[in-house]
Amino acid sequence: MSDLYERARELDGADRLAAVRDDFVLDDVVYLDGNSLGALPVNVPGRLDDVVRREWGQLRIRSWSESGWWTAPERIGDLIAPLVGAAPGRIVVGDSTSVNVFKALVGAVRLAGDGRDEILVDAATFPTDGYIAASAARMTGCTVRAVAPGDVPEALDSRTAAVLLNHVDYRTGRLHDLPGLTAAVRAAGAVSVWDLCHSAGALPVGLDEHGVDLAVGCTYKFLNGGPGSPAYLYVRGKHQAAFDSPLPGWNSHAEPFGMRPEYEAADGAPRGRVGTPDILSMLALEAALEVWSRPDVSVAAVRAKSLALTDFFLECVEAYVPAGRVEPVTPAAHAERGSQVALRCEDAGAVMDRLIGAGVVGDFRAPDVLRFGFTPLYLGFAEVERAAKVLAETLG
Ligand SMILES: Cc1ncc(COP(=O)(O)O)c(C=O)c1O
Ligand SMILES: Nc1c(O)cccc1C(=O)C[C@H](N)C(=O)O
Repeated sequence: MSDLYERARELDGADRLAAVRDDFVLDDVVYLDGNSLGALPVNVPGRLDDVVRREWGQLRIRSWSESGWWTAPERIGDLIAPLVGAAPGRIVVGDSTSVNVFKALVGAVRLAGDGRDEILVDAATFPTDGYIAASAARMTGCTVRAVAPGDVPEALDSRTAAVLLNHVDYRTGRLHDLPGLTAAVRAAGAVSVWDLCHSAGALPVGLDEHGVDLAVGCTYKFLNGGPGSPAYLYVRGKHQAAFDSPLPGWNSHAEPFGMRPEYEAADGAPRGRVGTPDILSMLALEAALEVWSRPDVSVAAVRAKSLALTDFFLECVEAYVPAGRVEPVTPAAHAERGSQVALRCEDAGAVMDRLIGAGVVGDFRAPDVLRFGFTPLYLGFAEVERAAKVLAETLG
């Protein structure tokens, strides 16, 4: 047995999150794609069965009040809040990330006020954010400029209305400096909007602490909410009363069942709602979030294990994979690393197909990246060692 295999066994033995794996449905596959779709929590099927058969099947319409369906978007927002450093009452769950990017960005431009007509967007952004930003700009009379996150401080000026950034880059796994960039945006009088898809549930975010204005994120990656589970919108406390949603559906009305022709926005987080929530997905997410109430689970413990897993993977890759065959593009510095490792590789698409065939699931991101996501709640060090060994054999 190799030294790394022995080390993996020791690390697994000392891992205080090791028992959490039993809360998820897993098999022999080494699943390194939780940054695209998190694994199924074991309690979700039973909860959904009850929602469908009893709450929908028997209680029917009564469930909107008696089963707490109507208030689920805010209630589940309050479960996500501590994971991203937000006080209760700041987050509402619903719609897709794309839709929430639209609400947040148009809302941000409206908050910025007259005379500011430029939106800065992360030049390497996940595509949907860029597409939505272009449309939000056309609608608000702004122009869009693509800027690398590190160059944002120099790009800010008195024209900047809003700045849309990704906390962790989906392709490279680079963690951007949320506190520093948020402070720079604020100092320039502009409004910050952060996309937390690849950081929430994997590392501390500190939305309230760092003065973030608005944020969005999905729940199907590190929060394990399931395919297409609803996203969320965060609005800073001091902006809640002025937040002017571009999608003021009836669910965001101060008195939705008043059915009045005039619109009057609700106070607080519900102002970010639009239409009828997707209850089945939403309640699956609520069950998935229960894992965070275990006494052994915390964002700090998850972050510590995430860094240990990614460090160990990089070490195993270095030891097993022939020199020069892959090039890590995820930063080595912990302060700049999310919960994934991206390796540049010439024939990455074909390599990933072979890896998946060999029982190690990551994903390929064009043009040349092998992407491996590490979910500390259910991954072990022996699996990480095995993944690196199989990668080396696959690259052979
Ligand atoms: C950073 C980022 N933003 C947005 C999205 C897309 O969100 P949605 O499909 O929920 O609109 C993704 C992934 O799909 C993502 O990685
Ligand atoms: N949302 C996805 C989907 O509906 C199908 C396949 C993949 C996804 C993803 O989440 C992709 C992911 N955001 C990424 O970082 O590449």
